[in-house]
Amino acid sequence: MTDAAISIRGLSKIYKGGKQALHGIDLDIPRGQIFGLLGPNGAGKSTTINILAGLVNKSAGEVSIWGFDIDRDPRNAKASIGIVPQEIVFDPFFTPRETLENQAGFYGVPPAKRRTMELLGKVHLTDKADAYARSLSGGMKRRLLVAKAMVHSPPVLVLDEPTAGVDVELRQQLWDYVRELNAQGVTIVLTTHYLEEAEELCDRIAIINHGRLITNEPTRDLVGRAQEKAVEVTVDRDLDAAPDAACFDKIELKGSRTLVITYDKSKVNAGEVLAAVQKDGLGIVDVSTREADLEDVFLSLTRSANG
Ligand SMILES: Nc1ncnc2c1ncn2[C@@H]1O[C@H](COP(=O)(O)OP(=O)(O)OP(=O)(O)O)[C@@H](O)[C@H]1O
Repeated sequence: MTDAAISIRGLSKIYKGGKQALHGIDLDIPRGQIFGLLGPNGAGKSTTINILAGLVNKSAGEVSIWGFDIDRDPRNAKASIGIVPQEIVFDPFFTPRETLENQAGFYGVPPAKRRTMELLGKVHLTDKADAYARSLSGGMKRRLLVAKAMVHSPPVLVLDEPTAGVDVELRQQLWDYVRELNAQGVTIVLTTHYLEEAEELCDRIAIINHGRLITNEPTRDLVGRAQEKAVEVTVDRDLDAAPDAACFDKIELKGSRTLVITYDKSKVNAGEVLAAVQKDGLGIVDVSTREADLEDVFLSLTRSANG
């Protein structure tokens, strides 16, 4: 028995035809978190999620969901998880209300305990309750999928690339709902290609690449590990060329008075960089720094993992 929401040990998957999508993944997803599973295309994210969903059989390893082993206790494991799939699949002739009612029936939720209209309200589809699913926009369909994944009130909700095809406003609403669920105690696992989204939402991030776990750490630490940092410095006079110094990795002159300097923060600090600008008598009028974002970390980590 484990305390993790999801516990994965030695998980491997070899598809028919020989493609090995997962190479012995070990991963614990803590309860109560918003957890991001990131990786480039083909990394093995969907394979992992499909194994959790019971849609793909693993080749080796152990997986438990909310403490229930997916092989020994598949019913409880299934009841503990809701999955929002990447692809939109609905029977086009059912309305959102019917879709949720059918799903609740499928999970054995008795009519008195069903939350159909409450869930439709949460995903802003109340006024579409009786419209045919085929008449919904892409964003509406995706929100209906989220509601559908929650009909049995699972403690873990997994969203596979949930914002693909969802416009900015609806994406925000979707995230508000995800945050609300999380505040109510639901553990959220999401895969996304939008790194800034993972950075904004997730407490913790795991990155997989080529079927291997590259890192699994608090978002804060991951972001802090980006070595490259940029500082924008405005000086007090016009320049013809950017000054040079050993501590700069790169320096560019933007306009005639703004210098964009990139440096390795594991080797020098901002004070040394600014002192190097001032050494020729230049005065500094303004300074702004740009924190490395997840994109930087992600690229450097997946690049080093590629050798
Ligand atoms: N049914 C399948 N049969 C054979 N190979 C597969 C199958 N499904 C996935 N793969 C392969 O397994 C690897 C991992 O794929 P997976 O879909 O898990 O990656 P992903 O990280 O989810 O990527 P994406 O973001 O593109 O969905 C890829 O090389 C893919 O081509």
